[in-house]
Amino acid sequence: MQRQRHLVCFSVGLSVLGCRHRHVSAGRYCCCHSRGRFRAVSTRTAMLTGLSQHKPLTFVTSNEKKLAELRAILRDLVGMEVTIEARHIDLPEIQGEAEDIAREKCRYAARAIQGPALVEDTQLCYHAFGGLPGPYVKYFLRNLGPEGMEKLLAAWDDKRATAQCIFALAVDADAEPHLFTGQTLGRIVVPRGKRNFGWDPIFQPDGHEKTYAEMSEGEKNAISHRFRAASRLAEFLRNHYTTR
Ligand SMILES: O=c1[nH]c(=O)c2ncn([C@@H]3O[C@H](COP(=O)(O)OP(=O)(O)OP(=O)(O)O)[C@@H](O)[C@H]3O)c2[nH]1
Ligand SMILES: [Mg+2]
Repeated sequence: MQRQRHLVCFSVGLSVLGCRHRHVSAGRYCCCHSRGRFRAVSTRTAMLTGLSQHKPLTFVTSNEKKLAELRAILRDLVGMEVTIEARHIDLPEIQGEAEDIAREKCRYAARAIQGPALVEDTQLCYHAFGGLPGPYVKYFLRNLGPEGMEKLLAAWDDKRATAQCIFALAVDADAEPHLFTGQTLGRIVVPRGKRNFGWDPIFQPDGHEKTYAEMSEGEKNAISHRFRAASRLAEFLRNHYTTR
């Protein structure tokens, strides 16, 4: 653990990752997290645990919807816009356990970027199928569509499913990834709602009358698997990059 003077924005540690405006000096102002409104920045002592301070965090994904949801969730969690650079690199996805897939994606991304990298892998796990399609849901969705994915369960009474999101964060090119997992329990239903994101129309979270696809952005982001995983990620960043 390194103790050093470091310029940070006013937000909770995420700014150490996100703020690229390192030209600002003590007592000056930076607008990067405040949508154009200038906010005070102060110099404080930060405890940093290995993250490359001078490189922004890059979220490597091919999925625009994931990126949009993460941005919205972090904005709500920290109360302001968080700068995350996005890169589309075709990441290899191994076969195996979801955690291993996320870890390996992250190692590959961090090496490709030569710096801090964040990746995400999402699974939809049918309880009746022992967790399948799980990390392979993309291929089921591509070939069957939401209708076909609902029909898969026709012969089963158990319609329960778990939506799971795993963020993997490598704090530098060669660092071992940290994992942050979030789950939302629900059931698979006949498709209802918007058709702009994957299997959202067939996933109805427990305790709700709407599918993800029938919910507003805010409603989904308050209870989703991605929100729960992102909350853990934000907590980690706060704990490790909190200013002292
Ligand atoms: O209805 C949905 N609600 C969600 O909240 C959600 N999150 C992901 N997905 C879909 O599930 C598969 C995951 O595969 P996945 O994790 O490999 O993602 P991806 O390949 O699209 O992007 P990435 O791997 O480049 O980040 C892909 O088909 C995604 O479109 C979702 N569908
Ligand atoms: Mg993928």
